[in-house]
Order: sequence, then structure tokens, then C-alpha cells
Amino acid sequence: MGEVDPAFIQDAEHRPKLSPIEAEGIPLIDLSPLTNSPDAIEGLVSEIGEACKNWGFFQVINHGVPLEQRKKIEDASRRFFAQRSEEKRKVRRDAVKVIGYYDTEHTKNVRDWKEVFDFSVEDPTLIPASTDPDDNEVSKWYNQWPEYPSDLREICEEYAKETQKLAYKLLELIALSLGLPADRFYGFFKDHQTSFIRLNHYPPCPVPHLALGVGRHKDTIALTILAQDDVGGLEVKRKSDGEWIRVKPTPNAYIINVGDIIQVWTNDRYESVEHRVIVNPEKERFSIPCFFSPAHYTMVKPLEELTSEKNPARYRAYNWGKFLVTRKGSNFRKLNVENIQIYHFKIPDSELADRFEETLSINK
Ligand SMILES: O=C(O)CCC(=O)C(=O)O
Ligand SMILES: [Fe+2]
Repeated sequence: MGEVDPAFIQDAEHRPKLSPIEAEGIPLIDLSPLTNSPDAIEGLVSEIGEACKNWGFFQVINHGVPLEQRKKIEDASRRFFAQRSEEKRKVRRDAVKVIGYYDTEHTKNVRDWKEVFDFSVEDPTLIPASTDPDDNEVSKWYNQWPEYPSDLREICEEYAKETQKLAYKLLELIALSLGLPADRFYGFFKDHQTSFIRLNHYPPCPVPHLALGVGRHKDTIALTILAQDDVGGLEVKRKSDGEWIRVKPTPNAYIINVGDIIQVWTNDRYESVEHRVIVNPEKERFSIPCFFSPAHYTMVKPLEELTSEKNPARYRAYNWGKFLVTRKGSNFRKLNVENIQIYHFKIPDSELADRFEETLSINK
């Protein structure tokens, strides 16, 4: 075994247990009522609602994404990552070209044991030109496509269309589960959404007890639609007791998780849950998350329909594009500081209590 760069080594408290808990996994939901029996939709809506509330994660089958499209992108991803580093680095992302190949991602300042290739669903993606809140200038992020595999672009673009359809179906079910009109969330994504898809490759790792494929984190976006292969390694922090639970691969299923934006929209009713990826000493692993994200100008804040005097908004509004640009900037500076997070916009409980007191005395 060669020397492993200490940048990969997790602090003792965050190292994985190598005998994972797989029992009582996350809910598995059959989406076929959407196409076959619209009468059964109510049951489906309540299953989705329960899964979002209790787990923040679930798997879906009969989801409508054609198997052919999925197989094609999985195969193209393998072909891309099998190339020499030198080739992959031709489409490397940097501070100017922020979308593309990357092999030195850090989560919570520890290096992840993985390499990635990102592409935006909308090309170009419109995004604020700077993090300055008073600067209204908008700039563009462009995808970078490698020479090989020559069909990668076409395959990725086709796949993106299919996952979009699934994302909208899921957003409808989530809206209905909250008692909102099915299309309540559409407006945030309609023009200039900032969604992107990531091809992940986790090579075999000689120190799987010390390093992680992706360190513990929550997804900052609205909704994640993840395809994982049959190797397994994704772990979700169970809400009921804080244990890390391994998500057992289900062939052709998608793993769905609520992101931070849905947590804010629902005023914490559906929470974004922490997860991480364990690596394997012998097997490489591939996964493909689609990070469904709203337009850059979206002001993210709790939905009025889901707040009340008794349940006041727990977050101040924040501009999604500025948030995203702030995050991207911190990818390239190896600062020993924490990334921007939604809890930075959280209204402290003491302040909420004061407001509640105020309304009580006004209503007296
Ligand atoms: O590879 C996986 O299973 C999950 C990856 C992940 O959580 C992420 O990229 O945000
Ligand atoms: Fe994630």
C-alpha cells in the first residue's frame, strides 16, 4: 500500500463503521399509480409525505425514466473515467470554467475519494456575476464536453430531459402532500433553472476505514434524483436515532432526497438529511446525482401557505444565485472555514419566541 495523502483522512469521529446497518432501510415507493391508476394517487401522495417527513430520503421504482437512457449514461460515464488523467483534465473545471471534470473536491475541508464530471441541464446557465448583493449583473456558465466519449454530450442531454420529467412529477407529489396545488413549485424552475447532473466515480480505496467517497453533508439544492450502481456505499443519517444507515442498491430504482431549499420552503416540515459515501477496498463505484435547483433569481424563503402566527417563518429569505456563487467560490480557495449553509439564514428560536409573545400581546 502506498502512502495516502493525509488530506483524505477523516477525523476519528467521522470515520465509517465497516459493518453497516442495512436493516429497515429507507422507504421504497412505487410510482406506477401516476401512469396506471390515477385513483390510487392519494395513497401515493401520503406515502411520499411520510417518507419526506420521517426520512428525507426514499427510493422510487416504476419512475418512467427509460432503462435504455440510464444504461447509456452509466456506460458513457465508465468510458469517460477510464481515460488517462491527462485526457480528463482537458475539461477540468477551474475558477473561470466552473463546470466540468474535478478530482480534488473537499467536503468540510477533507478531500473526497472520488472524481466527478458535472454538466448543467440548461446550457448556458444564467448566474449572478458576483457574490456582491448589490451587483445585479448576470453571467453565464457553459458546459465543457470532452473529445471522448464522442457521444457523451448527446447521451447526457437525453438523460437530463428524462430526469427533468421525473423531477416535475416528484415536485407535484410533494406539493400535494403539503396540501398545496400540484404545480406550486413549477414557477421556481420554469425559466433558467440552475440544475446540474454529476457523474461520480469512486475508485477502490486502500483506506476505506479512514477516508470517505463524500464526507457527511446535506444537499443545498431543492431535490436530488440519484442513480447508484450495485456496489452500494451511500449512507443516510436516520432521523429517529442518528445512526448511519446504508442504502441497499435496488436495481434501476432512483434514490430521492429532499434538499435544503425544500426544507426552507416547508419551514422545516421536510428536512434535508445528512448523508455520506463509504468507499470500497476492491470495487470502484459509480453514481449519477441530478441536483434539481431553481432559477438564480429565486428568493428562497418559507412558503406563506405553510407559515402562520403559530408557526412563523424560521428563515430569512436568501437569494439562491448568490448562495450558489458563494459556494462555488469557496471550492477553489482551500480556506479552513465553513461553507455557506441554510442555517446561516435561520431565525434564532429566542427571536421566534419574542415574535410569538408580541403577537399574543397584540391579540389580547
Ligand atoms: O454517490 C452517492 O451515492 C451520493 C453522492 C452525493 O451525496 C452527492 O454528490 O451529493
Ligand atoms: Fe449529496
